[in-house]
Amino acid sequence: MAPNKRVVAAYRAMGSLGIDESKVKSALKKLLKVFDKNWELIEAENYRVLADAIFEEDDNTVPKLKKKIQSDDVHSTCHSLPSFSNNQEDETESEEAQMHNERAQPLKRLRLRDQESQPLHPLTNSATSPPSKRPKLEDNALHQGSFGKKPQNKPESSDGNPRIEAPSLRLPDDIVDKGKQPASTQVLQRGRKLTSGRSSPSTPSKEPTVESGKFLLPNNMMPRTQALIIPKDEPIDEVPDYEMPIAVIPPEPSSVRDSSLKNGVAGKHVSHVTVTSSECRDGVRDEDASPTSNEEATCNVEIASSTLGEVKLSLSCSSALWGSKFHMPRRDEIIEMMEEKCLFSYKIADPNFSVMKLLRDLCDCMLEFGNNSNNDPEESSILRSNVDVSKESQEPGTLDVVRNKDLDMLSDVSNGPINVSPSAAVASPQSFLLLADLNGVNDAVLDSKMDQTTNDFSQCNVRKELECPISPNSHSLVIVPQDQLTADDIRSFYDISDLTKGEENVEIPWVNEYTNDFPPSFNYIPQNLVFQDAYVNISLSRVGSEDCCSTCAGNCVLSIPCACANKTGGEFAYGSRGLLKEQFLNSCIAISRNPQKHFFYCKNCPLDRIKNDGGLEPCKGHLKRKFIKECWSKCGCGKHCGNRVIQRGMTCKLQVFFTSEGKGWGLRTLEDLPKGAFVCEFVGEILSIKELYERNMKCTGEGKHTYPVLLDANWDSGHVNNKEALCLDAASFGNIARFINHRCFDANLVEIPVEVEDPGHYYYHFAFFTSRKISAHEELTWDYGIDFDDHDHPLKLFQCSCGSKFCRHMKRSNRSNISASISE
Ligand SMILES: C[S@@+](CC[C@H](N)C(=O)[O-])C[C@H]1O[C@@H](n2cnc3c(N)ncnc32)[C@H](O)[C@@H]1O
Repeated sequence: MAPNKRVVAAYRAMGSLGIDESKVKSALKKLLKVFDKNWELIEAENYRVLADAIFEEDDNTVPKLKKKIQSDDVHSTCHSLPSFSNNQEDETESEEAQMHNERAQPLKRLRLRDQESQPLHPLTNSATSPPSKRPKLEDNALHQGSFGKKPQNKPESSDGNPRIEAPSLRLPDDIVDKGKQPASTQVLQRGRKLTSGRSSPSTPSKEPTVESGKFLLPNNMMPRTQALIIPKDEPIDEVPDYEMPIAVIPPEPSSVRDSSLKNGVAGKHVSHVTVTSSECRDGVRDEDASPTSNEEATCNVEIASSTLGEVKLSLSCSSALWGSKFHMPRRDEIIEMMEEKCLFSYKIADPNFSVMKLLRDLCDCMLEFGNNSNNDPEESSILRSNVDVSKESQEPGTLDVVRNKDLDMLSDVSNGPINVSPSAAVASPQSFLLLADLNGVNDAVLDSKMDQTTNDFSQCNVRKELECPISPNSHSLVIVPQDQLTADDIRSFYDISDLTKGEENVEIPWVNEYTNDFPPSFNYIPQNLVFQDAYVNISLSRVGSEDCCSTCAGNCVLSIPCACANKTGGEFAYGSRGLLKEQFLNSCIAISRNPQKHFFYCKNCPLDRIKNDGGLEPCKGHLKRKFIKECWSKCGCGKHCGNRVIQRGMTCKLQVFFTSEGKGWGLRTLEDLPKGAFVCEFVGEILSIKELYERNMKCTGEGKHTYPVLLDANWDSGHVNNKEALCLDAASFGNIARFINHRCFDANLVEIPVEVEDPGHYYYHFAFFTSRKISAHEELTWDYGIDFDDHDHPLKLFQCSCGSKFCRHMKRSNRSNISASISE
């Protein structure tokens, strides 16, 4: 009887996974019965079900199975093949017989020859197939000991199971792009410890475990083929016992090069040394220290250092030991407690001592030591090694130390990174720019917080990396030849902790949790600046006595309303706490939300005039807005007067971030904001409408633009000449408001014109106030007032993804869909 091709193929597939032939038959037989001989099901996903069944049998009925296989082996030699029969049993028997036959043939193992080109293991899970708990092994090198030596004996696990010999599989270069990535074997080691039921404590494993005091193999000593792959959506708490070098394997350089930074910049990787908490006390490696497994599971200190001069310290705690009330402590709390510990436990009484300084010194030592040793000449060309101590973003609670010698930033923002400038200035060739990940540990911890069902922080960490191998939050440090960076990139890098470049009262950091893009480059200006032709007539002589309160003193808001309150109906727009009064604010919101009711139409619209089309089109209308009038230089009050809010500048803690909804960058608050609070002004170049028109003509379509703001609130006052018809353009020069995205109708900011210097309202400030309470981390939005139906709009309109249920663009799409379906 000719061998059943399907049986042969099944054997081959299992053989290629290193599964012993003796195990295949029994499982295959069972499956044929269970699946009623439906080979498709068995063959699906490269015999995944079969492999799983074999593993199951291995786990549950090893002795029994062993016996059975042995007896089958004996039996098979004298088994006579049954004749063809329609009887199902017989058919099964027949196939069984073929199995025996097939097994008897010299089955040449393919060793995944044809799978080498496939990045995925044949057992890789998919949503449709039965889940396998077993992580997949990809590499026979896993059996090799440290430094790539193959162990002499085939090791047995403590439960007596024969080890599964993993076939040789070289990882394709693009493996990381397929959702997999080399993972820390340390994690696996921990994972195994957590599956306590699998190995008997009385039969200690012979394999090398991650003992305390053992340094791990630096990644650059790991042959590439020794990587262990964990499918991203598989739990990693049940790991077969494999003898393997324990090392943290960072992503392959190719993965970084392929997809991380713009400009196709080549990446370099750090070598990691991972030690458990008890080992790294005082930075001394203690070979003999043997913390309990509990300790190992509890805390972990990772020191990542590259041969290129970066040092990164990560402290992590296992979530397995978190109580139900666990909360991530604040950075300050940890530091404070640590300093107390240093004082009382270690008797460090020096008033100059601080934990931050200690961490900084650690980096200094690394740098000093590194620079004194005979290192690769490439190392000496390192320009930067950033020290970014204790970054606190949305999820405070970790310390992240990365050193950069050349960044001379000294700042302390409660919601941003604390950058500690190094004590020693380093003169080095300016040939490289090191981009250090400033987020890594925080985000890993964030991830572990979110996933408390997994018992180990590192698991989450690894999973995070697997999900997004090129995540900006990965541990990678990337050396970028400076000549490959654009000036914009370099500028953005410098501005990482403060996009305002120190121009505002507050620092405004940026973060990109999704891509490797930098924020767009622009010149930060805290106040509007005239570009060229715009006529901004700011002169004291224009401010009449009715426009100022020269006799006031102190804080006008606390006294009886002065002349400056006249323009807001005899009452100040601001209350005593600096917030807009409810009534005033509500009427401004109403105007923004129902603009049609408040439109005026100019007889001779500047917008139409500049088009040089002879004013063929009538004015499309401008919004008549309510003004806030602030006290100014001619007033008698002081700078701290309650009626000078926007002129004192921004005070909110804000952050520029990359949005997840395809809106590009956005602005969010890092603190709760009350209703009626001033957030920021829209600042840009002051252009005449004519200049704007000319700019728009030059920069057609996809050009660099933000939506300019028309200062058209007084265009109903009579004839407004071209140079007095103004607008603000923040595309090249602007402030943080250029990042505020649009939201239809129910935006959380409302824009209000503010008169400060110009009582004529040709020029005024365009300020954003909160239209409601806003919670920390909410994106700030305002309604650009865009008419998505306006096909004449000078700028290319975007596809709105504001998410508002009142979205005008969505309505428009719906409308077109509806009309399309009607016309069909
Ligand atoms: C003033 S900028 C805002 C900042 C901008 N997101 C960025 O990345 O620089 C306006 C641009 O942001 C994008 N944008 C703003 N609001 C949006 C929305 N609701 N949906 C989609 N894109 C939006 C559009 O590309 C628009 O041209």
